Amino acid sequence: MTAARVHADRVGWRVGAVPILAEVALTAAPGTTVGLLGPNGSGKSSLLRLLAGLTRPDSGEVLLDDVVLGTLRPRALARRIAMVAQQAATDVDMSALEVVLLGRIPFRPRLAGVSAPDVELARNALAEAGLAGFERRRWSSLSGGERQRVDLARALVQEPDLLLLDEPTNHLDIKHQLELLHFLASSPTTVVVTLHDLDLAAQYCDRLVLLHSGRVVAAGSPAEVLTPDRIAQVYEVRADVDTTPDGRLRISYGRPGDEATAGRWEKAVS
Ligand SMILES: Nc1ncnc2c1ncn2[C@@H]1O[C@H](COP(=O)(O)OP(=O)(O)OP(=O)(O)O)[C@@H](O)[C@H]1O
Repeated sequence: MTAARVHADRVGWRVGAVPILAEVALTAAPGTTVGLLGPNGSGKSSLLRLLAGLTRPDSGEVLLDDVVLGTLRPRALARRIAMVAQQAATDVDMSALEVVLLGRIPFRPRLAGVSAPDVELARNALAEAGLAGFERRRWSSLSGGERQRVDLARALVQEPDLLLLDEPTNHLDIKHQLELLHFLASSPTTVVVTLHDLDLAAQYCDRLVLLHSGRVVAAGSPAEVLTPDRIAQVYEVRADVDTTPDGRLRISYGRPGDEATAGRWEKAVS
């Protein structure tokens, strides 16, 4: 895999008259892992779709290595950008291997069949996703977490320069969450990933971008973005942010009604 730089330059996107994203700036340097954070409905999936070229911004533009995304043809885009969406289709009647092989379509000459190297790539990607031996399993028979990992393998066989993932950990048990995030963080490709778990985002992402109501409210290192006051303002929860001896952020949350942190929280959200 190689790595691209992706840059959203003050992008805006609306549905009818309703602004969903406004003046959003985001840069992911080649090879870095950028975590996209924000509460439900803050615009994370919408922004990922703009970065993938699946939706065109109404204002601003997205650049992939300084080329405006909208000028690239779909096949060229599919050769460079892979996206793992939040809800993969549930009604397909294909084997796991066939689903993964979909990722090779952009590289195949038109009308050509599946090649032996493609099958080899697909098998390796399944193994990399921890699903060796699942090649013949029907998609419909897979658990939510297994589907999520097949979908990741489908993205990996695209050998993308930019990998976009929308809550890729939401069906995964903790072992597979940690393995996936470690894999993304050590991957040479550029990654933009939406996450709800702030602790894991802080541990594995080089930079974070925090969205609130379709706008970027903070961007920078995990320590710069994840301050207790900002977590309180954006997520409306009380949080303590500590640094462990090995320099990692650790976030713990106050329970509603918890006296110890209530005063500070009320001050932060008021
Ligand atoms: N096609 C659409 N038509 C109307 N509203 C939309 C459309 N797409 C997104 N929205 C709205 O835009 C807002 C942002 O949605 P989006 O899915 O980007 O949020 P999100 O941050 O990914 O949320 P979540 O954490 O719940 O997945 C939401 O209020 C959503 O209802």
